Amino acid sequence: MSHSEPLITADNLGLEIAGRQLLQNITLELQQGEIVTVIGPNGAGKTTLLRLLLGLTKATDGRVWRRPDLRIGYMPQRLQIDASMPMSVMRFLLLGQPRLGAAQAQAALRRVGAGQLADAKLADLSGGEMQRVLLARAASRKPQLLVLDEPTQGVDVGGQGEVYQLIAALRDELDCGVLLVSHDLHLVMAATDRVLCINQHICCHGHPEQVSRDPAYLELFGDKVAPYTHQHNHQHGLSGDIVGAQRCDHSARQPHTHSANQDERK
Ligand SMILES: Nc1ncnc2c1ncn2[C@@H]1O[C@H](COP(=O)(O)OP(=O)(O)OP(=O)(O)O)[C@@H](O)[C@H]1O
Repeated sequence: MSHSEPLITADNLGLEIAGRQLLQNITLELQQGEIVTVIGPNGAGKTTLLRLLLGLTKATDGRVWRRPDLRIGYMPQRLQIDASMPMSVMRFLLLGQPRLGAAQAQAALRRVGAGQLADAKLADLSGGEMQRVLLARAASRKPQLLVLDEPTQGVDVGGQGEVYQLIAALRDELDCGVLLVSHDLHLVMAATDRVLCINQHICCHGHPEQVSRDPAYLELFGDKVAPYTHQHNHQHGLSGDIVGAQRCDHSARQPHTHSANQDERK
């Protein structure tokens, strides 16, 4: 299989539910071996975008293409099962993964520094331990694409950088693509090849340093030191909705391709 074929391509994706435009004009490409981080404020549509890309929600506009038989490891933002169920971590890892053996599950736990948690009850885990277990589960089937929704939720500040280093190491080991959602660009910068900053639409995208200086990013994340120069002709309300009739046109700025990114990756 050619490495230049993307894992996922999204072309002008949009989603409208009950007359509300949750996402529009999202175009992106994700290659094998690449870490792409989606950032944006609460309600920006980050989780919704992941769900569209995974095929869990159907777009009302545009197209998603996934490499045929793509093996995906998905770490959702919220656990779908009741964490208070009397279930061990090992049982949780094996749940719904008939091809995964106990030895593989144990190895996946060890890999994320959670080997000692195999017999622990899910309900007893701390927030940070739970995130590691979810990461182990997502990585256990040796995915070609890891999709991680806020992987450091509940992890203390000191441990957050460690989790991102772990994700970068997993990318190297599995040679997989990684699509992750984060609130904090500065935290993920070192472990990210490309950033997509969204708020219903793509506000800006590119290499992390580039995005961190982009006025559209600074506007969203409130860096008051930087001068405001972006031609943003609308504002976003608290819920993230676009306030005012006009929209800014980011469609001319297309995400660049992986070959350039890979070359530039340190
Ligand atoms: N099935 C749905 N029906 C209607 N509205 C929805 C649906 N799914 C999501 N939304 C709305 O879409 C918006 C985006 O939600 P989403 O969870 O994608 O945001 P997010 O960027 O991941 O937010 P957060 O950072 O808070 O996790 C929210 O206002 C949410 O209420």
